[in-house]
Amino acid sequence: MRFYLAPMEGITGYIYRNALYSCYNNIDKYFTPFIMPNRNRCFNSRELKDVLPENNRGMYTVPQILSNNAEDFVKTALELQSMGYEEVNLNLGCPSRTVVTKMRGAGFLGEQKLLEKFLDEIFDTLDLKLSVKTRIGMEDAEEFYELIEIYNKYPMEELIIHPRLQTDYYKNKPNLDVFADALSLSRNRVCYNGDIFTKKDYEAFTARFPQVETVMLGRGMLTDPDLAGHITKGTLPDKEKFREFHNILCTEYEKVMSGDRNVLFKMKELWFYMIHMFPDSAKYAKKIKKAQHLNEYRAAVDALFCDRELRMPGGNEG
Ligand SMILES: Cc1cc2nc3c(=O)[nH]c(=O)nc-3n(C[C@H](O)[C@H](O)[C@H](O)COP(=O)(O)O)c2cc1C
Repeated sequence: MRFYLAPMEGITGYIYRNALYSCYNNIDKYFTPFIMPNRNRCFNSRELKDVLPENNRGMYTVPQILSNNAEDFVKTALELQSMGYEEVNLNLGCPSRTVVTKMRGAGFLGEQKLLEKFLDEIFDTLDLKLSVKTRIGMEDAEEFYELIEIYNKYPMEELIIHPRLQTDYYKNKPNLDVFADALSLSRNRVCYNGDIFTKKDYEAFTARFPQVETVMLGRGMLTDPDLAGHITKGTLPDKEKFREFHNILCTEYEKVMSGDRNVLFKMKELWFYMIHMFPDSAKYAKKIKKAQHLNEYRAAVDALFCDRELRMPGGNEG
């Protein structure tokens, strides 16, 4: 099995990806959170920093672009190609209202004629690997059967499917019946994404879909950054490694962000996920959340690491 890191805006920027790579190094492709080009520019300064080659050394990084304008997409992809990237990814999954109302992300799935024209243009013009990350439709799973006909016209590097509808956001369950159809209908290689949080989830998925060779992990990795390792090797979580991962993140954010507040915001967002690695940790979570300065924050995190052992999400039984 090959494992990909899902793009997660605001979280899996280059600092996070580098920390994962240096501590665990078991991910085959690291997708960047989306870049949103416009008429005037390919990247804003944060987006540019995120894809600079010096910030992505050693990792196979795939920049993701969110756009419904073929010209903007092509311009940005060429810029990325000139930086040395071999592959870019198109976001057809973002469910957020502000994105969807502008007919981008999952919002583009509802405009199939325009989508096809867009894909025609980008596949005709570009000479680099293009992959697509898609949901199965806007409101109705039946939409997928028309979408797959469109996707089948293009030689994609791969088609990454998160089998939810735009209107699901992150609610309900991934639609595995539609995913099963996707596997038989797709001419492109398919990668699965959605709700693999534990080794058990992974085993249930592979029991049903033994033919799938690639899985993209998202929120599960925010909780357990070594999820891919635990899935494949069955090792138990390593507290010292996890602490090192945490410390690298915190130190690296401190280097590039001004003021405790911004660093704390980043770290607290992560603890929303990471806290699930520690059993019986409500009182520590509260302290971390309440910390106003980095020294208070560090004391709260130290106490948690001292007093609690890590557990495997979904159980330590492996
Ligand atoms: C905080 C957050 C930010 C996300 N940002 C992006 C993004 O920039 N691009 C994208 O394609 N998907 C984005 N996603 C969706 C994830 O890549 C992934 O498809 C989704 O979380 C389902 O996978 P999971 O169940 O393994 O988390 C985001 C998800 C979350 C929770």
